[in-house]
Amino acid sequence: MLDHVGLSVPPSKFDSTVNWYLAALAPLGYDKQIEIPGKAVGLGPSKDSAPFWIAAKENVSDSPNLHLAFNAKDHGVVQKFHGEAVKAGGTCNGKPGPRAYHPNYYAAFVLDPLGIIGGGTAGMTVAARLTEDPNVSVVVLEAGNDHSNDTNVLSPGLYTIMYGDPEYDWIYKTVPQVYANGQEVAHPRGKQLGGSSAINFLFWTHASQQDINNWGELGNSNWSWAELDPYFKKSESYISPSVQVQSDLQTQYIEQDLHGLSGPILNTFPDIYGPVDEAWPRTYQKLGIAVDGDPRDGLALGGYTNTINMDPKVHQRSYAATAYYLPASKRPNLRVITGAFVEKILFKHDYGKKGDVLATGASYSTNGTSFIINAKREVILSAGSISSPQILELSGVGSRKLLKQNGIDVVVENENVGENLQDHIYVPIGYKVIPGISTLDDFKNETFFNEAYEEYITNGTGPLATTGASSGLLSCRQIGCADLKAPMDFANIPASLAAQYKLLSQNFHSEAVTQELTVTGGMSPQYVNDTIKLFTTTLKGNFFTMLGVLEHPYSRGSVHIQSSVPAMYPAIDPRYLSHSFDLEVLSKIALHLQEVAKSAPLSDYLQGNGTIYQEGYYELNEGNVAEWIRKYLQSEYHPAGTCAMLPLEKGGVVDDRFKLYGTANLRVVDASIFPLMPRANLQSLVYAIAERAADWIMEDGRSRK
Ligand SMILES: Cc1cc2nc3c(=O)[nH]c(=O)nc-3n(C[C@H](O)[C@H](O)[C@H](O)COP(=O)(O)OP(=O)(O)OC[C@H]3O[C@@H](n4cnc5c(N)ncnc54)[C@H](O)[C@@H]3O)c2cc1C
Repeated sequence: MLDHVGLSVPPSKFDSTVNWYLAALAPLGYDKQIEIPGKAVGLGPSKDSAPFWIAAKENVSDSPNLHLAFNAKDHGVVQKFHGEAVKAGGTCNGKPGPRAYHPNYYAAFVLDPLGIIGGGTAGMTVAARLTEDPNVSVVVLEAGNDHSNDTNVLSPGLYTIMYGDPEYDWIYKTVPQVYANGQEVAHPRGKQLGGSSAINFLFWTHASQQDINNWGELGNSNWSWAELDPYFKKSESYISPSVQVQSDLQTQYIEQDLHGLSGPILNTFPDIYGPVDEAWPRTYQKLGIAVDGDPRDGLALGGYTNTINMDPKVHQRSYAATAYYLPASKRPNLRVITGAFVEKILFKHDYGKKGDVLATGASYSTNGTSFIINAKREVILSAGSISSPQILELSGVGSRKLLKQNGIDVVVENENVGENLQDHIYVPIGYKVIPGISTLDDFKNETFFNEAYEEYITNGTGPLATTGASSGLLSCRQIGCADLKAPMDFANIPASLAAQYKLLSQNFHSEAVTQELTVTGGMSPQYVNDTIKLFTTTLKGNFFTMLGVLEHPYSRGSVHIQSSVPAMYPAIDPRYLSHSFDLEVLSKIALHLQEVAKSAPLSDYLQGNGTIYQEGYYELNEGNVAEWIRKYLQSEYHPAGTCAMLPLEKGGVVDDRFKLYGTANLRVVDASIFPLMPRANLQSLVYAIAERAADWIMEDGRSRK
């Protein structure tokens, strides 16, 4: 007969393990009976009985995979044990109930967890992949709610309805942008399961080979296009459109072999479209700048119809919540807590071979009540490019000066946290369409909108069952600025930034300088700071807006806390246009948009063959374009780079396996780790890095055993 059993854990895990067992075993009457401080405790029901010991020991596995069974007085106690264990961060691995092991065997099972902060695009991808292994237990803390069954999210045509609504959107704004007319620029970010993948425009486009190879060039081992390529495939299920769609939208450029065919995100072409959508690729063809391959290869450039992440059977957005979370949601080893606003990560200071600190969990609040959750193996921070650096700083990771100013104890000093902010910015230009062309402006008519809504709800068809997919990734030569000279003088620029600029400038003429795309409807560019108003116009009539995005910006900004109060938003300062070359390139892009609008067949659908502007816009020329850009530049809502994956001395926050410098078991996995902005929309790259992170977390977990 056994007198007692003992569990040995690394010193770093000692406190959190003891705390968790104390919470879970309290219903069984267990408490701390004997203690050798920092080394061991004996738990048991009375002073004379401490049958369960936890000891701190160097060089033992931190996930020992033990099955420990405790006797309970009755079924009620089993149920209470299960409830408390789950509340303290354990994951249900079998609800309380009878088991057929022997008569009267009534039991409940729990696993201790690995914690993910932020159930967004990257967070849900990692959580779903990790929990494919039933021995890995994951808790996700997400500030927003689950809207995976909500028409506003699922309808491909409704996304702008969510902007400015706190149920879906964090509704951030930048600080006044001194180089851009002092404007505050609105920044919607998804606040719900699936994060920004729940509110984005559904464009599924790709970084270039060079973009990812650059990440390697900057000093990250094992980072190249070839190494990341399988992970793009892993996240995607490409669904070939009908022959009719292929011909109308000229989608024959697709090389199916390049695409994933069995991944979670469904990806296809819109099958509801109008004549302007059909005209788009033909216009680029006529201009001699149609796409010259499948941009999924990371090389092709030119105008084209891109794919969108939509389930074509039901015309619903396919995103991190529907594609990754829902299929995994029934797993007993995945626990997702929504409405959980994470305030900080908890650390244990005095641990580790290299003096690294250890993340032991996180504190969060729900409806004003605070909770602590313990994470046994790792903490993964996936709160996105704005919140991830904010949470790090609130937790004591960042610049010593800034933390001190805000009264926060320094846990890990790193000046790079929150720096290196990059974003895609664009200029819109609006045109009047010819009578008879239906645009999003028709939704201003309440009857039209209500009918469209009814049709979508009832049949999953109609104008809300689709969205635009016209775009193009174009080089300088293709937009007529082959003579532009990229900066080559990097004197007086910090070496880490100079290394980035060198790569950008070296590749300036072979890479995309712009993404050109469209909104089939009017915009109100004067509302730079108000996304609710930006994507509509109060003007009567129907309009068509062309957007020219700057793909590889040189301007760098930052995201930093302004207070130690977690609910206070950080100062977001992208310093748009602070590098003069950005304005130079954007000017060329804006002028090129006007040339496209005047070209057939697109011009056939625009009044005056693409020369009549929506009121408020006017003909841009070399003389007035810069002023106009400063006034009306918009964000494409692609903030990245604020927890950059780089060597520490080159501006890094995480290493090339996403580990936060100075910590033993905390990774950041989201768009904040991009060291250098890629071309195109970001989501396919976020899914790819998250897929890769999940593989590494599993791999590292196995090697620890
Ligand atoms: C309006 C908009 C349109 C876009 N359009 C496109 C497009 O068409 N195509 C494309 O490819 N890309 C697009 N993007 C970009 C792309 O969607 C994002 O880059 C990507 O989804 C970011 O993923 P992430 O995991 O880094 O962050 P998110 O997906 O934003 O995830 C972060 C998660 O963390 C949660 N969180 C934050 N703080 C806390 C906290 N304190 N506690 C708990 N949880 C927290 C958030 O609620 C969120 O769920 C768009 C983005 C936006 C905002």
